[in-house]
Amino acid sequence: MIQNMENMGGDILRTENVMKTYMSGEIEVTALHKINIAIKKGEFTAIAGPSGSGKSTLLNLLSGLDRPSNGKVFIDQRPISDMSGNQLSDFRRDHIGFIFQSYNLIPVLTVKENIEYIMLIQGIPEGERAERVNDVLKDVGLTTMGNRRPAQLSGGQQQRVAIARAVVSRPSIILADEPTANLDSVTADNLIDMMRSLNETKGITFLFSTHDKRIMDHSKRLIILKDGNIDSDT
Ligand SMILES: Nc1ncnc2c1ncn2[C@@H]1O[C@H](COP(=O)(O)OP(=O)(O)OP(=O)(O)O)[C@@H](O)[C@H]1O
Repeated sequence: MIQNMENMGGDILRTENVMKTYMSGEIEVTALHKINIAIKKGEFTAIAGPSGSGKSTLLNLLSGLDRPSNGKVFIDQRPISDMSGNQLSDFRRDHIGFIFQSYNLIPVLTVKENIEYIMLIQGIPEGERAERVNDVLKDVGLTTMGNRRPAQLSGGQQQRVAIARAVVSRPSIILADEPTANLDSVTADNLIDMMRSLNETKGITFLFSTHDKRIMDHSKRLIILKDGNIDSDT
């Protein structure tokens, strides 16, 4: 595969012996043992595994929401696990797009405003913001919904807005924690097809955690965790 021919410098995301332990009362629980993974541009990868295998813990470390007990996480060659709080929040805003299980849209903002928000903070000029919002609304099939508020949309539509918001600022990677968990199977299927199409046509890199067999089936690469270790990577 082309991926394997590139050197390590081409990785968008890489972990180096990442470990996470939690204290549960007096007992130390190792949620992740030395995890080493590397993600290249254009991947569409799912992380799956049984309940308690460490998926959420890993996603939280990769997205900088939590810090490893040991080891390092690199995004765009930068060690996010060593960054200070402010550095990390600026870095996350510019390099990572997030999609959450529960959509996390801002309820008082319209669809367009939700999508525009990060670009506003990034100082992108108004004309370019408007153009990008219109383009991405087309990509996610919501051109007629731009002036609605999240509460006026179905769950599937809200998740499309969340996808639009995640991709519009052109981050290096989209991290998605169980993105279809709250959706019925038809809506989930449509959403996965849409993300896969963004991956195919625009080369957008996605990394999911999931229980959803359909996401696993649609992935180009599937990493299975078991008891905090990588059980398989295919
Ligand atoms: N804050 C915490 N304190 C103590 N132990 C924790 C904490 N968070 C997770 N764990 C433990 O770490 C392990 C991995 O949990 P994690 O939530 O990452 O698994 P998961 O694969 O995402 O599970 P699920 O599919 O049920 O969401 C489990 O043994 C869990 O009990």
